[in-house]
Amino acid sequence: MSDNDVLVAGVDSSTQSTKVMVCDARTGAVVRSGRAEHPDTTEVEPSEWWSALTSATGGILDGVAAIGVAGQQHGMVTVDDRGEMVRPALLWNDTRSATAATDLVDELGGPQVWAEAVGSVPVASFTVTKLRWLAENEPDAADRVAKVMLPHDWLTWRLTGGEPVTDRGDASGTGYFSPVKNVYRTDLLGHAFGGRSPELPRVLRPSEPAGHTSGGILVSAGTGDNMAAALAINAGGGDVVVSLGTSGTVFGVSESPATDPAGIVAGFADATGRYLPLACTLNAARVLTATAGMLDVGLAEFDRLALSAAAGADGLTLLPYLDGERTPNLPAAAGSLFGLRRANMTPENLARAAVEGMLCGLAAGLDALREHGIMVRRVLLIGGAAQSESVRAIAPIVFGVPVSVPRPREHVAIGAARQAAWALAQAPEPPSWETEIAVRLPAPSGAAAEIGGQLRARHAEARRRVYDV
Ligand SMILES: Nc1ncnc2c1ncn2[C@@H]1O[C@H](COP(=O)(O)OP(=O)(O)O)[C@@H](O)[C@H]1O
Ligand SMILES: O=C(CO)[C@@H](O)[C@H](O)COP(=O)(O)O
Repeated sequence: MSDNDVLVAGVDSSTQSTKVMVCDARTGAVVRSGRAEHPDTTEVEPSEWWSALTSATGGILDGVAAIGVAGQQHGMVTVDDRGEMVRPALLWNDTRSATAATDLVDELGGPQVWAEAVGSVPVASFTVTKLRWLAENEPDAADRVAKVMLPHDWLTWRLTGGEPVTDRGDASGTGYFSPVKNVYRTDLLGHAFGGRSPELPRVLRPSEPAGHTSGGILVSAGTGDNMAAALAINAGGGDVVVSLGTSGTVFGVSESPATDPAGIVAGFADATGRYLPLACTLNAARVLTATAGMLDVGLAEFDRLALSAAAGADGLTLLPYLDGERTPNLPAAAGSLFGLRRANMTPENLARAAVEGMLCGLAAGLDALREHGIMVRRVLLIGGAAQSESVRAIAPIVFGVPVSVPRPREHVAIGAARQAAWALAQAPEPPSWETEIAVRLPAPSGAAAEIGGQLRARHAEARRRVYDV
């Protein structure tokens, strides 16, 4: 790197941790990085995210000209008229607002009306349902809410000290923003929040700066974590991204909006002015870590076990709804294991069933994206569990298409950095950063392709038997 090179930083404030990548603004090459953990709860004081951001950026922002924040989507951050927190934030994976979601969908015309109004049929993850829960369960707190923000909005606000702002991508996950008309649906928000009308962040254009830090670093609009990952990877036609973090997400970039009254595909906006149809499960990497914990092995040994079992885990099928589920919408569900026999009840088969079960849920999302016009030529695998050897080996079998794993691994933070570089350059398009592919796995053929189809069918049959969906 020469003295003339400009540096930009990207922050990924996701469910489990904050990661920061400092990149060369011209090439995207990572020059420094930082990380700090978050509490393992679904209700979090936003000051914890600020501490993590401060700690993860500590000592690595020297020479940085611009910074962007990407955050876990949907979380409800409530601020009073003095700028203080009204209550801890409720995260996307907090399911207490499931009944509020059902009520809202019923009261305001049903799933089709919601999908057309805001791109998605709200489930417990969406901010609008959390506000409804707050209005019904903590009305005094609801009365004190002056501003509602998303996690990335709040962190951006703290960085600039200016007016609250957001972007179209993250706003599209609130349930009170139309990604087609690019306006807030304050009528839906007002209905959900008992007639209250809190201030909402101004929606910036994709490359519009949010302001500056007190140290003079330009701050970009920021976005949701999945939108930032899409920006980092530059997913093109035929590319579908599968992210395996706390959530499992499957998404593609599209020029046209998705409207899915079945509620499987959320019709989000992306961070560039286009759309990001996406299906999200509540149970991804933690299915593997919880299974490894139960087997009392580390992740490397877990991979070895899963890979030493035959495809299909000798008949074991895991529905991995360990924290409830969002797609399908089963917030009160628990996990179920089918097909146990004395002969197949081995750690190897259990590890394999965990990987297959997690991936089969996402394969159903992939099929739903296809039904909404997304072409699937290859899957780009990202997120913490994309590092797993067993996931890499089993993903092509379950998805039935080639799978690539891009490098380096923190795509959300890199996407936020790319947005920061774009805001700094004020160019019509984001800077062209290359995505290097670390691993390319071919589509399965012959018997492996057949097994993939059988696995998906077995998973769907188990789901229908228990939950009738
Ligand atoms: N090799 C691996 N195998 C399985 N899971 C892994 C592996 N490496 C990391 N993980 C898991 O990935 C998760 C973190 O992924 P990440 O995408 O950072 O999550 P989030 O964005 O939700 O905070 C953790 O649960 C971690 O245990
Ligand atoms: O709710 C969604 C997408 O709609 C989740 O994808 C969150 O955005 C959290 O992401 P991770 O922390 O699991 O990466």
